[in-house]
Amino acid sequence: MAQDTMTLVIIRHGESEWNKLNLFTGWTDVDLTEQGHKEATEGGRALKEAGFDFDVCYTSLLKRAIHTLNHVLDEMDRNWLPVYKTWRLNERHYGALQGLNKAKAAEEHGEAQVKIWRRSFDVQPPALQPNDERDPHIQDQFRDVPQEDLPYTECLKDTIARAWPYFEQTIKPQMEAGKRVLIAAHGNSLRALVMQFEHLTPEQILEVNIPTGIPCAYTFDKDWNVLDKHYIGDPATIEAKINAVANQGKAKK
Ligand SMILES: O=C(O)[C@@H](CO)OP(=O)(O)O
Repeated sequence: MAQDTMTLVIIRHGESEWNKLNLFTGWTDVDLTEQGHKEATEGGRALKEAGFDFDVCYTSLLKRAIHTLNHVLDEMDRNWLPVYKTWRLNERHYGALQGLNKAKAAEEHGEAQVKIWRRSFDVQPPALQPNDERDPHIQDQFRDVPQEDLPYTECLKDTIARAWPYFEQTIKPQMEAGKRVLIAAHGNSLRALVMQFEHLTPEQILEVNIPTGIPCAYTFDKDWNVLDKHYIGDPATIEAKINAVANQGKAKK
């Protein structure tokens, strides 16, 4: 189908159990909270009300994103759409920080260090030791991924290095063929894509936080320039959610 513009919707999963506890999550496969299920359902409803429709969906191998996508498709009565799951859209791997409380980490290591771990472009968090129970190399969930591709930790640059080729090789051709694509993923795997879509610098991406459960629609021209980007939802709620994410790395006063 020849066309002048292409539309893509991205949605971060709703609140997860570990978002609620303010723990570094990464590849830990925690589910949505009740609030998270509700956010995802509302995200789907908002998309339907705004008249969106999709042809193909992509998500990660982590249940908080998969369940979010399921809620959206339920609300839109589009459960029959093809859904592709890939480890390449997984959350950024948070290494040995996975399971630690972000506010406690800020008390111990300082807010500046936690911000670097959370948002810097190229500083990796401390790595997992091989065979740690959190090591993806020994988890069934990732048994089809070549061992050498699996990380022990990742900075955003590393996440881009595995997510962007998937976008370019698999998702881009679908969009260029006229398919309307929905991606349900994670705060940092989506920041990886956003950095590429918007050609952001490492300084600019540092300040980007993605709210839970709010769909964001991009319109691109045929040369992949962004013509429009907007969140679908109430602006005050969206701003409050973005600030809440940014503040997770602050020490408790
Ligand atoms: O813990 C994580 O995996 C991510 C997303 O929840 O957190 P942050 O926003 O701190 O990068």
